[in-house]
Amino acid sequence: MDPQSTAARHVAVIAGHLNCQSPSAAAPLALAACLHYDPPELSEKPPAFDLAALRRVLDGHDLAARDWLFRLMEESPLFCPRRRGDRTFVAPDYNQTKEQQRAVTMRRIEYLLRRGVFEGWVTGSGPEAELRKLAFFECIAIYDHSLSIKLGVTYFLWGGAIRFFGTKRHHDKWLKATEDYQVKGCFAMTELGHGSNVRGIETIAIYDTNTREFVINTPCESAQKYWIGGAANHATHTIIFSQLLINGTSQGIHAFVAQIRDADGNVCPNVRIADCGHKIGLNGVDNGRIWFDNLRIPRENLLNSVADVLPDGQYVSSIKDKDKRFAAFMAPLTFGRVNIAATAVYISKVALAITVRYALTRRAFSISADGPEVLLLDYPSHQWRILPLIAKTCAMSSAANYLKRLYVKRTPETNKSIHIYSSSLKATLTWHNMRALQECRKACGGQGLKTENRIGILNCEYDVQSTFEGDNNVLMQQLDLLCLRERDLLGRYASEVSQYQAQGESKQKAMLLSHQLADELARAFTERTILQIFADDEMTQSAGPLKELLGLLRSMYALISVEEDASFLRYGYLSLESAAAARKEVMKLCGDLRPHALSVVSSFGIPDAFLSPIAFDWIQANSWASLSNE
Ligand SMILES: Cc1cc2nc3c(=O)[nH]c(=O)nc-3n(C[C@H](O)[C@H](O)[C@H](O)COP(=O)(O)OP(=O)(O)OC[C@H]3O[C@@H](n4cnc5c(N)ncnc54)[C@H](O)[C@@H]3O)c2cc1C
Repeated sequence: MDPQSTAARHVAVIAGHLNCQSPSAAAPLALAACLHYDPPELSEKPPAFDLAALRRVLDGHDLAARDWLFRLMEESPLFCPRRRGDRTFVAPDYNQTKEQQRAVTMRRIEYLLRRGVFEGWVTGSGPEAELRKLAFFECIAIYDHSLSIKLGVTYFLWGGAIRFFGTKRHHDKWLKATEDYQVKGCFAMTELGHGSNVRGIETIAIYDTNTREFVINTPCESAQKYWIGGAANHATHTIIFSQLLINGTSQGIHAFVAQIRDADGNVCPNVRIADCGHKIGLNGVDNGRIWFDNLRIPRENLLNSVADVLPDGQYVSSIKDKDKRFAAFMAPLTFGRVNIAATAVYISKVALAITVRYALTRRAFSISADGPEVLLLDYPSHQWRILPLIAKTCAMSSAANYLKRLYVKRTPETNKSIHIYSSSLKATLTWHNMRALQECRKACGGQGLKTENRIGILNCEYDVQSTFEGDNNVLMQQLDLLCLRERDLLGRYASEVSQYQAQGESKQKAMLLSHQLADELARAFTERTILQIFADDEMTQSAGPLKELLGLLRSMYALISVEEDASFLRYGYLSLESAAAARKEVMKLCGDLRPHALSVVSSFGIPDAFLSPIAFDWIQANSWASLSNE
């Protein structure tokens, strides 16, 4: 053994310990070169395909606009630029109290407002404007989830409700003021006692013919509005979802507008507001609870595109069916789901870009006596953990782009498909994101736990995505999904439901009891959909290295979906031998993808400043000299 080698030095130190020698008594260690950092670009093969072309496929739209917004954030001290080594990173300061995080979120909004980022967000229309808005949202979310949610509540939940449920009088009064952030609206749907089950909400609105006003009440504690983004500190107005009682009969849920704070920020009479408190993430958003005590609002504040109450108290609606009326009121949530699905993919990209860069420069253990330590990404187990996540993220990028295009070109005929796709993709892509964040956090070892390395904190910040705008488990139960189901699982599901019915269960109960098959069916549908959309994107490329790479990613996506889904074995779609062969094939594909890993994550469209120190010279970033920057 070379006495200067790392192994020999380790042996000498351990021998010293065994002989109870103090370090000073042991033979002095020979000086050896410390670990040093080489950018992975120097050691990896040059890209085999055009990185910009892959970025165009993955981002799908508005690349220049995205870069413009990234630059705006990088330029401003409000976005907490921090020096680490010779680089600057931007990320929120999560050490701040929730009050400080809320205040700085507001200052960031004001800065972006002054720079014109929100122009057309409420008053604009057309597919191009909507796609650009979604792109901006993704960039903002890459920086900070609180910032994007705070904006989303006002611009899309409140603004969307005014736009879709309101009519001209509401548009004239509130749309422009919302776009200019003069009116800061929130969206009070959820109650303490009813979240997923919106139909069960208990807030009551009664029309008073004498004064031509609605009187809104929180009749019991479970009816308090809960989790309302913006309500605790800043919102001036709210949409109130309430049961509408006409002559003692409920006409179902309707949306009303109420002012909840005056121009000086004081809470209005007949309204009580409390804070939801500190959360595991999203502390830049002031989620609040609201009670209404005989709050009177003018008749005109009923958002009346779907139904109206005439001055004499007569109820009129163009949609006679109560269920259809309810569905119409859920429309603004669709935008939220589209946005959440697309954002989830970008957060996976941030985590994977950091993790791959780290795994291409971090070494651990030698496999030969005096050989160099092995790069993390050269361990087959590490490849198995990370590379399929890259393939899935790329496939899901295509699916998210498809969903966005479907949404911005919506017509009454496509509304049902949009509902199905947005529900299933929101659930699947956010679950994937949580899994990717968790795996990447662990793949970076202890460094993954440092807040400044982003992955761990993103895990907390984005956990809520599986719950709000439709809980994932509940979304995956949409019965509409059954229209587009996989045939075999559908057959099994139908026969299981019939068996329960034959045993005397109601259809509703029988469907609940068959939830496992329903869940498998929904997953099968979503996975096949994603694969199909990704394959379509691949087909648009002409023959060449990029098309080959997309084919590789597609194969890996397909095989890993099979590998991870126990139902393939459970129902005999695959024999044990074929399952083993699929597993082997994924391992082979990992080997094929390994040389392209850096190139793929470099095409994710995330500027370096939005990654983290461990993605670059993590030794220099953690050096003694760098401490002065912290
Ligand atoms: C940070 C944050 C911000 C939010 N912002 C807003 C806002 O601005 N405005 C607003 O109106 N709301 C907001 N919400 C509320 C959010 O939309 C609800 O939390 C969500 O709808 C879930 O409701 P819940 O919390 O009452 O959970 P529940 O509906 O009680 O669900 C609890 C659990 O039961 C399961 N479950 C429920 N129903 C079924 C079923 N039929 N079958 C099987 N399992 C079921 C769910 O999967 C879940 O695991 C926010 C929530 C959070 C956490």
